[in-house]
Amino acid sequence: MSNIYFIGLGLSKRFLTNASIDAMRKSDVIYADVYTSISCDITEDLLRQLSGKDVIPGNRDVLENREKEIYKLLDTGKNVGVAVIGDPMIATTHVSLAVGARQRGHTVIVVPGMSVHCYMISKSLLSSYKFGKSVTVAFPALGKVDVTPYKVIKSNRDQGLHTMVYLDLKEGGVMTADLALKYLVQMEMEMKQNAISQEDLVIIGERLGCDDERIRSMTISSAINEKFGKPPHIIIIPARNLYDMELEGLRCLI
Ligand SMILES: C[S@@+](CC[C@H](N)C(=O)[O-])C[C@H]1O[C@@H](n2cnc3c(N)ncnc32)[C@H](O)[C@@H]1O
Repeated sequence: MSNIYFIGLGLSKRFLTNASIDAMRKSDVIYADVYTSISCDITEDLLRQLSGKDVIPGNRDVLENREKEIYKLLDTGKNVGVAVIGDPMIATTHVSLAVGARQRGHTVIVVPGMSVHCYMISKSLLSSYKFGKSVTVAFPALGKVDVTPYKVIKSNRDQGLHTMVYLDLKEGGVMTADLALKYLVQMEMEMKQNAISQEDLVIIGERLGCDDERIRSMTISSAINEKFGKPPHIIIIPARNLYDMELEGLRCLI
């Protein structure tokens, strides 16, 4: 029986924990998840230096479609680490690998990391109790824009809840906050359910956890015309019934 460690690396070098470094050192082989998130300064080389172990770049194909390769390592007595930017189980797809390993009799150990989800809630000063379902704005597929984010925002807003909006990451393409907001405005034009208005406030986080991070609150119309810094970016679409203290909190953002 071997161990499979799901290791949260946090958003950047300074959020690496002793627990995450220990887990990497206990692994014989480390797969670095290089497709569910990106960091400004955590690289495969850094993971190699910190762990002294083999680090294999794990894309969607390796970690989701070729799980057998990982089970085989576990079955031959190797401990495997899956190192993930942020938290390994928040807004990622690693549960099926954990379940598969457990079903084969291996031990699943999750090492939480500082997630962009918690980081953004904390930095926004909004009430953490008022977050509804999260959603991702995806690049159009075959020219069609997926309106799921619009429906989720509408449903959250109907219940007085905020929405955390992740932005699509694709090989060779990272969605920016201004583009995602343009898609949401386009969805409003199609769906006409008053879930999004150009005058609505949004909170935008850029490069969180990095030296050049910014968290700003502005209207959707100004955000669409804004030039944002390098990705990754994330957006909160707040509820329309903000508490007075939340409104005051937003004024504290730079
Ligand atoms: C699918 S989520 C994965 C979250 C990760 N598992 C975690 O716990 O942090 C990835 C998305 O979160 C956002 N994101 C991740 N890191 C970020 C950062 N440092 N600054 C701003 N947005 C970030 C981007 O929209 C990115 O496409």
